[in-house]
Amino acid sequence: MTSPSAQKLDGKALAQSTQSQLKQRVEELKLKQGRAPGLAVIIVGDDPASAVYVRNKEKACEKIGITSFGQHFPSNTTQAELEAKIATLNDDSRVDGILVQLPLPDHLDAIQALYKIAPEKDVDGLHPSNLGRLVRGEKGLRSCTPAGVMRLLASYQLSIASKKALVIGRSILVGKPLALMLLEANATVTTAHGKTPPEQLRELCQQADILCVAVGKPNLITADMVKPEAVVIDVGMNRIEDESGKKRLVGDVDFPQVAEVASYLTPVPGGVGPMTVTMLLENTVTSFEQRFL
Ligand SMILES: Nc1nc(=O)c2c([nH]1)NC[C@@H]1CN(c3ccc(C(=O)N[C@@H](CCC(=O)O)C(=O)O)cc3)C=[N+]21
Repeated sequence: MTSPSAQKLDGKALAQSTQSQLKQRVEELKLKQGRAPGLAVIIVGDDPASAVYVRNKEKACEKIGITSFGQHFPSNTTQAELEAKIATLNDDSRVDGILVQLPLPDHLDAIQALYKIAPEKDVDGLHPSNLGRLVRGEKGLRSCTPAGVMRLLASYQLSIASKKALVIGRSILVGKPLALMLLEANATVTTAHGKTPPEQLRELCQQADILCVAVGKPNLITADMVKPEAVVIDVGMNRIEDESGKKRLVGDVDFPQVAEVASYLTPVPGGVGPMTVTMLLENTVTSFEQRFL
């Protein structure tokens, strides 16, 4: 008997088709409003991984016609300088979206900085007002990574209602908002995290119809932990060196093993990552439309 093999949830392909639709929306907006939507990404310090993400975001903006206002600050930037920059961008009419790349250097208070972003420009959906709207089920800007996961599930017409969903991770960037979005889609949602005992985690995983992993540990999820035919979403991003010393990007899921058990599985790279960037672009376009149309 040949072993079953999961279908790949192709985030890269969905990102490309979604971005070409966004490109058309941007062109129409330019005609109507006389300018393109604008996105400002603030990055502080020289974390090389962050620099790569920010460059990807800028390239994606360029591709679909969004103007980017990159703001690179040295690692010794003060909280006051950071907040002053945010205030300037809040008042800049060319800027529709503001994103503060996380994590910030240790001496800076990310939560305080996020409070300063005008909620209608908060394309990351991390301002308390947008997070509060999500909790209450109101419309608002939604965090990009969880929104990307939901879009990916929808595009493959995977049903969520009445399914047992497990989210591993409770960050404000991914785990918490993702659990809320799955709840909104009527899944029965459980959240596990760093203080969940390993045996409990294993049991919860084995029961999950939809397993979302956002931890940052390569091979955390092995085949024996996955329910047969489960949908597995790997939000992990780990840069590792393989046996031959080559650097590569892997998620939190043992992909080849789990592919034999799951029904659908996101690859890393090419899964959730490209959808995150796409939702950021979409939020920027939406923010522009909501403020001017
Ligand atoms: N305020 C804030 N908002 C974020 O959304 C945010 C952040 N901070 N800090 C860092 C994380 C990480 N993140 C990624 C986005 C795209 C890829 C991505 O495009 N990944 C590609 C591969 C990239 C590569 O090869 O290096 C892929 O998975 O196929 C990855 C990671 C957004 N983040």
